[in-house]
Amino acid sequence: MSLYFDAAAILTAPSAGGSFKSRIYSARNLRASPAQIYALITEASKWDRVLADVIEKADILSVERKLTPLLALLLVYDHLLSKKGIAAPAAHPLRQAVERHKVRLKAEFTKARVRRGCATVEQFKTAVLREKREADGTAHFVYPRWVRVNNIRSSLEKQLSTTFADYQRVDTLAALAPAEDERTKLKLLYLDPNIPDLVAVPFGADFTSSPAYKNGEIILQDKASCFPAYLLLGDRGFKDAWQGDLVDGCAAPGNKTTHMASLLAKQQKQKKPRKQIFSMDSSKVRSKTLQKMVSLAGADPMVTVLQGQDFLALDPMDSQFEDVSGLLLDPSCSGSGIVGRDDVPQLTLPQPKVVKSSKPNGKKRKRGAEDHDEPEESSSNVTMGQPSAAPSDENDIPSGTIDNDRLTKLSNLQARIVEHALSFPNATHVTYSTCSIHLIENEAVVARLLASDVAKERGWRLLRRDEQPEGLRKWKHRGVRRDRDMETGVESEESESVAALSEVDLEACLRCWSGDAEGLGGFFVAGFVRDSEGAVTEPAKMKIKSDHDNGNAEGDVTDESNEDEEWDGFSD
Ligand SMILES: C[S@@+](CC[C@H](N)C(=O)[O-])C[C@H]1O[C@@H](n2cnc3c(N)ncnc32)[C@H](O)[C@@H]1O
Repeated sequence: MSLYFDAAAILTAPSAGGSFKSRIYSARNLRASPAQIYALITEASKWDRVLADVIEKADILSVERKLTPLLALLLVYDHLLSKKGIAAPAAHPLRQAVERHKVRLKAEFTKARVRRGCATVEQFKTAVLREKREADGTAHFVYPRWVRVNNIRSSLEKQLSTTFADYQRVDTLAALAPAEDERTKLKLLYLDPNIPDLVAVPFGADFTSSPAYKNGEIILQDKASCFPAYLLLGDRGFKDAWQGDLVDGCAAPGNKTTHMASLLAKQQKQKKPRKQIFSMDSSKVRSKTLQKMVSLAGADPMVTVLQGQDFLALDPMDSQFEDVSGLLLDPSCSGSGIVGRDDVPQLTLPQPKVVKSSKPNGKKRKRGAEDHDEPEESSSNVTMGQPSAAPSDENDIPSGTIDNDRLTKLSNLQARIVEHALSFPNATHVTYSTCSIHLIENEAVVARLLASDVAKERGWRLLRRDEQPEGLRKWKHRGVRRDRDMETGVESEESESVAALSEVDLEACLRCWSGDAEGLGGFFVAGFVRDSEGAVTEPAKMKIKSDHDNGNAEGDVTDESNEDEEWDGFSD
């Protein structure tokens, strides 16, 4: 069974470059043989669309809670297409989870073959490969490799004349997608128009051996992930540089913390850096990566890392936070916006159904109990042993069925975390972001926050589009009132939740979607600002204090907090 877990770990691991094959062969901590893992992934990826469809139609993910979409795809590939079947003992629960549905799976697979007019599996394979090649023609240009220049150690100008000296500038993202045979040879570079110091290069570019990457002069960070720090710190210059302290409350592996530090360094070019950012993560394991990232980026003089610190347990009234004026919150989320990356085969995964039922058989899913042999939260770092976090490291791919109960729990926790941020007495700017596409985790959380007591009492509102930093003002994808139908890209009239936000507030929210020409996954960010700066009003102060004393920032989610400990979303 380790074969499937190892393959899943490889596919979800940080991807800082190198050929896919060499990364498998150089990976540590694998139990199965690299040759077997490589064969499984490459063969399964040829059939991904068909298998995803078969798994969805057989509807096994909503009953087999131990199966993640990725594990299901790999196991069903071996079950249906490899001579020896699933490489695990017959009694293994995951093997049984697939084989219990062998009749449905076989029937759906046969239907898929017949639909394509194929008499044999060989013919079917040829047809499937042709379909995949056609689909790939568009898939590749959409996902370039994004590279952010770190102003603490370098500058865009310096990198353009060193690391990217022999790169040819192109005017569009689409131009980064040359024909398949040229893809890895051409050195093309696109300067991003929305985020300062961000460039895109073809997805196969490898920086692992470049001095700039090893020294932390460049950081591999997705474009969408750069929105929050830029929205918070804006286009300030030397004269109006950010003055107060900053908090990154959910910070590991550290991309947004180091981005904040880079923006500060640029604004304060001449000044001696001072400790200005408190950066924390409740996970001790992930905090170690955070600390490594901060050091690699040269941000130690600016960042205090609070390892294993729960943001909700910070006392906003503590004197060490009295100068905190900006907070960035990027809490755990469903990860539903995450897409595959770079030279790792792009797998189309079966979509878990969003179901209404909450607790199958009355049992709750427990991490560490039921899931003891799933890849560990941190396995992606451990497996590849990269010196810094890569884009795919910020979150994991969704596992299991994302049902409405889970989304509700996540959104409660997200709202609690941001509400806590709004209660810092001298805070004037807060950003909230997720890599989820679900309205309930995004616009609906924002609407709840705007309606909260602390927001009303302290005068928090959204940072309007016309007030946003120039690059983000130009960004055209804005908040939605209803969940989108992902196939048509249109807001669904059937969507159960409707965001109670004004048109101006929807315009203030920024969205990214996968599958369009922007080259990003799904992402959401909104900025909160406070007009009435200064001291907290007395009633608000008392409310904040009593909430804190009760260990609760929002009354109606008290009961959720224990449950949140059991399953708190995708976070690496
Ligand atoms: C989406 S990830 C953050 C990614 C990070 N902002 C970056 O850009 O690299 C969410 C993180 O929040 C952490 N987290 C969740 N709840 C938390 C809490 N109450 N306090 C502190 N950290 C928390 C998780 O451990 C996880 O590492």
